[in-house]
Amino acid sequence: MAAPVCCLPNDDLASRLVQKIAQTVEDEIPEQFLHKDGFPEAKDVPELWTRSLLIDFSLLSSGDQDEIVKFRSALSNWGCFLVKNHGIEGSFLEEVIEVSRKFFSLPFEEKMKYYTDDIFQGYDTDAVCQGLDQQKMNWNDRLFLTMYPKSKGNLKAWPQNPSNFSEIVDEYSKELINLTKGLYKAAAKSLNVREDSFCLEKEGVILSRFTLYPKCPRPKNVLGSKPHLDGSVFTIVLADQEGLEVQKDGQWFKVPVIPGALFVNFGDFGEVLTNGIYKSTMHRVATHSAKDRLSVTAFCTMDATQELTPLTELVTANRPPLYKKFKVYEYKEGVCCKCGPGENAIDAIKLDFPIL
Ligand SMILES: O=C(O)CCC(=O)C(=O)O
Ligand SMILES: [Fe+2]
Repeated sequence: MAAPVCCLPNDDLASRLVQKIAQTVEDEIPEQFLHKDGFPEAKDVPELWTRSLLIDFSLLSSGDQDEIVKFRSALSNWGCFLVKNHGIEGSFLEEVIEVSRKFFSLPFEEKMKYYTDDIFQGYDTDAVCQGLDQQKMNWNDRLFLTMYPKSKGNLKAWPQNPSNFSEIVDEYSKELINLTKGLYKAAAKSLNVREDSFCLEKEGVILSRFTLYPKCPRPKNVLGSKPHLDGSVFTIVLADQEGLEVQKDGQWFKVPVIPGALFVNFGDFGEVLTNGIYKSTMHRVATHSAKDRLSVTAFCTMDATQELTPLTELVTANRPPLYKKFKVYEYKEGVCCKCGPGENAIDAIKLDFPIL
């Protein structure tokens, strides 16, 4: 099979946008989005998220031992949690959602000004890997921006419209930088490794993804986002309604939206750095039949040239390294071009897995 090609030319973008498709289809969803056999249902267990998986950031960052134990347990068993008392005002989170929604409600020609030929920068619908014919597509459109350091991204991808978009997102970036630094420190503390083992200043990058999941008449057969693992140390998600689901031991669970709280999941780079002690969470996004969903996701990741390998303190005679050394850009190539249905980029990094 020829190597799959990601990225289609801009001319094609208008016809691929899910927001556009959603406006024109009634019940007839295009074949490439349809999971004919549906997918396993997710359980709704709200008390799980208000007890063992709700982390109080102010307690965590002040070194509260019980909270550190809870944080460690959430990350080693689930690879995710909800975080409250993170210092970002609930009213400001609503402003972030509102300005992002305003962007997606602009005319298509306006949004298309922010298309770039880099699949991780600017406005687009999800990348399609041509050559992977059986691959189903995600029911969403999105805007990728580099929040930190802003200069590492494509500044032309930043919307001029709505006029206050950059101002609000810059403010949100500052808040996320603080939260990320705090979570990195807490992760180091919880594993008894050097405080700067996970560190934003050391080649750290925060990439953000603003995603609109248009309402969909076939929620039982269409996914906003197929099951996947993130290419991040961890990911911070702000969403305006439910839809996100995580998998544990083969069972899917709904993630509730608790006003003011943010969702955090560990990603593949975090799993590698912790030598598998903290898990990268498999997650997916369901669609709604009655309403669009909006999320703003921050991927706390590393510069493309950064080499990653398990932290030396977490490799012992009893716990040999589970992953090989790799550069972030090699992983990204794996995400785009080697992952067919049921394959994950991290599999190529695992030491007990044949290199693809
Ligand atoms: O929209 C969400 O809740 C999560 C999005 C997501 O998983 C991603 O962008 O990687
Ligand atoms: Fe994700």
